[in-house]
Amino acid sequence: MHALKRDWGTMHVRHKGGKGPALVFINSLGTDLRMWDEVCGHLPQDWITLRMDKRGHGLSETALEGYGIPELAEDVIAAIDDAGLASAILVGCSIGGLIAQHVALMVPEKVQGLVLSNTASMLGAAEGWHARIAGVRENGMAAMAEGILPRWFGPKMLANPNAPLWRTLLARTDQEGYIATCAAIAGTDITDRLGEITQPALVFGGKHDLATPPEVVEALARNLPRADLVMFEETGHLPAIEAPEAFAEALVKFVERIAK
Ligand SMILES: O=C(O)CC1=CCC(=O)O1
Repeated sequence: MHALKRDWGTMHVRHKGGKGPALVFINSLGTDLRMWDEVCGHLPQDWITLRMDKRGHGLSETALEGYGIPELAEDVIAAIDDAGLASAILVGCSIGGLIAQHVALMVPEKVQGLVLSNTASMLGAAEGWHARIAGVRENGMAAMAEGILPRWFGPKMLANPNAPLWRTLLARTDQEGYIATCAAIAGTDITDRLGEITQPALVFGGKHDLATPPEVVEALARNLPRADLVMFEETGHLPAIEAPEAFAEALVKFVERIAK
């Protein structure tokens, strides 16, 4: 556990050293770095992992406003530099995948490859995010969290006794941090820059994903110059939680193929 000082506050970072390759994990909206716990448990012991909580999430402090996805990408770059990594493979889920795409555009020399789970170059229409922000302001996080779970998980995970733990995490996410993150997503569309991301990429989707449905991740894989696609049959939006073993297996195969 490490507290990384940023100009907006303190960011919670976890860095596990090793021989390499180095993997940087970037979590989704309303989760924290624990979403990668089980995936990391299935990786080779000597691999380097770096995880962090976004602003307003987990143990990181909240930055109220005035930031977008590029500033969240700068936080990731700062964590990579702080860990002394010259380059890494980025693994991002949903907004984490959008942040990863930004990092690849901003500092391509630091990015060896990308694993883009259930994400896109634009995460839904801005109006939807503004409506969500209004709903959270009016009713609070707990009321919103109840309706989000079926967007996150496929039927198998919804029936899992652990599913409510993730709803609790979401309900306890700092309201202002959550709203600021939704606002950052709302203004972002980098579709016309996807051709510039020339690193090898692995795109994950889930047949039951209501947030980034299969056709959305298929389009991302098609528009990236060097992407392969894996579509999980039984998962929704968060396969790293729903099927960590299958996630890790595909991830390890990809990393072994591309790591120098
Ligand atoms: O909360 C959702 O609807 C799912 C989601 C969208 C962006 C993200 O990171 O998670």
